[in-house]
Amino acid sequence: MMDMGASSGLGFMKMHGAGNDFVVIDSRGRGGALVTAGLARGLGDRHRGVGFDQLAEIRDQEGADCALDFWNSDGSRSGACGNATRCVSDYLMRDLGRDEVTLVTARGRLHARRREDGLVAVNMGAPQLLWSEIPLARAMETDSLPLEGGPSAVGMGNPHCVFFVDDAEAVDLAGRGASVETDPLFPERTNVEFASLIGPDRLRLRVWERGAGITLACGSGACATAVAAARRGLTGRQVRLEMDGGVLEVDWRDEGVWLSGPVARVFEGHLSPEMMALA
Ligand SMILES: N[C@@H](CCC[C@H](N)C(=O)O)C(=O)O
Repeated sequence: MMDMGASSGLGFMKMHGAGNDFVVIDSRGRGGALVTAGLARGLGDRHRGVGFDQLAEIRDQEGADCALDFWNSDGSRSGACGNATRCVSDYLMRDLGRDEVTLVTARGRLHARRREDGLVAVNMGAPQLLWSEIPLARAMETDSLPLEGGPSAVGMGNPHCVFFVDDAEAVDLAGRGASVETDPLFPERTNVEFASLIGPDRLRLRVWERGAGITLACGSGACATAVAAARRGLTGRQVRLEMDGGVLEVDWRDEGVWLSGPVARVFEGHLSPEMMALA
């Protein structure tokens, strides 16, 4: 179990899944949640804090191995984070000496397991198909993006707007991502995906995350993209998604969308009293 070092400040771990990076705080046994929007923003600052795409806080939960909350680096909350769920599952499985765990998130109860090849897999649940083809062409009509009927909106416990384009490398990810994230079509903002087909079951995927900007990978984004691709008949239901930080695998089954990939633990530390004062 993580050394919470009560005398030397609150402990944390830095982890990542295919380069999607996280600070993990284990608040079990501390009487409830400790993280606030101010602490998340302060810690998320890559110059003055630790830096992360998301912060995951582990809490006690009766009837499950833990509860899990997610914060973006801008201090906003997210209902789902596939890669952080996989990272925390790896930490819990090692801690408990098991190969399976159950976590409760805003999304509901999620089951995770270690595969024989060492990858960590989580069932992210059923996708919510919000719109299959959004009339977002109006928001994008001034540029040359081939929209092919408009993007797909898919909920995985958080919102995703997925564009299929000929060449994901050619997209101005920062410019397009930021403008779609805040389009009035999405009152709670949205994560934004640009995907190109590179094989019958292979997609190149670049992601602009709500509340975090460009990230090297995004688990729920990979799930949303795979679901949208299968719905459009571009791929089957088992897809490899090649992202800037590595490869994620998605398998859309009757019982839910399974997300698999690598996880890594990077370092542990303790927060200073100055940082804790932001909470
Ligand atoms: N990196 C995540 C998704 C993070 C949540 C997102 N930025 C939001 O606000 O919904 C993943 O691996 O799923």
